[in-house]
Amino acid sequence: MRSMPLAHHAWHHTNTWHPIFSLAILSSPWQHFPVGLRSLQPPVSFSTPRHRRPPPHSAAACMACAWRASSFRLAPLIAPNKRHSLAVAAAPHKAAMAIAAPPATIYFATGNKKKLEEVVAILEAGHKLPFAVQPAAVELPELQGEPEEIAAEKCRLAADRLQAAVMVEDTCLCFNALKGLPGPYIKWFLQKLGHDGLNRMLAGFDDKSAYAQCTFAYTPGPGCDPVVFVGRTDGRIVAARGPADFGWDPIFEPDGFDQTYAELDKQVKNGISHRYRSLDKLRAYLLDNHAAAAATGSGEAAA
Ligand SMILES: O=P(O)(O)OP(=O)(O)OP(=O)(O)OC[C@H]1O[C@@H](n2cnc3c(O)ncnc32)[C@H](O)[C@@H]1O
Ligand SMILES: [Mg+2]
Repeated sequence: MRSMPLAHHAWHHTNTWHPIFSLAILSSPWQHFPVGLRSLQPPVSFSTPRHRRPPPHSAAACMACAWRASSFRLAPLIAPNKRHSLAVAAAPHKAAMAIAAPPATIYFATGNKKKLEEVVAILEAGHKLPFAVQPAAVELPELQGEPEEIAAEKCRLAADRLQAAVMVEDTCLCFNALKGLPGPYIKWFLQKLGHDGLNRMLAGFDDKSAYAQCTFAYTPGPGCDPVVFVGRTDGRIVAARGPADFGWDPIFEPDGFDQTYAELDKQVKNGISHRYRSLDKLRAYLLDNHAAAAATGSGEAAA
């Protein structure tokens, strides 16, 4: 399994903004698919992850990349093999060129059913989307590194497997007293220590504050650099309360509430959660690009 050592945090020092120029003028079929998640038939499952990266490509040759690059500035983070860059939550730079319509179907790749339930609920509660989101039960490797890079790499792997437009997310639980740890490694800490053990990690600290962070990554297709959106909800770590059917929900009490995530009504959690905040940014990004494509008359999205 390819993993990224913590030393690669240093990539962030290369994080300088620059515009990406692309020559491709895009056009792709577009249909107004029903909104919300539809069940995938049959579910796509990969128990043995492959770690092959797609071959290098140029933005000009990659229609989907050119669509994204045409409306967003990219912040490259140099990956270990120096072939890929990571586009981090982007500011529009208004390139004077046509913009392709976003894909009609985007797969949400995850092995976690509870995440999927929340993503469905969050998307269905929002404005109608001009594209379909379908779940794909893909088992993705647990990688090391910064959350943004982990999410981006998961996204590349999933897009490579599914050969489609893909979104993924990676979730962290970060203890401020421990300078953000366990962070992206919360899955293993939870599995080994349980709720009680996670509480005991903070026994020697007065500061019980923590934050939940969700990082969504989206790519329009295999070989295209993902864009990444981070959402965060502050709170504190408490003794477990409420149903224990989703991860660390029982020990996280969000600021402004006297109930844990697990005790909160699902709708309430989905209106304030780290997942909601991150997914809302991705939704806005996709809708902006759809509107931009329609405005420039590229693809059938403009029809
Ligand atoms: O296939 P993926 O999407 O990676 O699913 P995963 O379960 O492996 O998820 P992560 O790698 O993001 O690991 C995050 C851990 O935190 C848990 N988790 C994620 N979102 C949560 C939430 O909103 N509330 C409580 N626990 C959560 C989840 O069950 C994992 O143990
Ligand atoms: Mg995972």
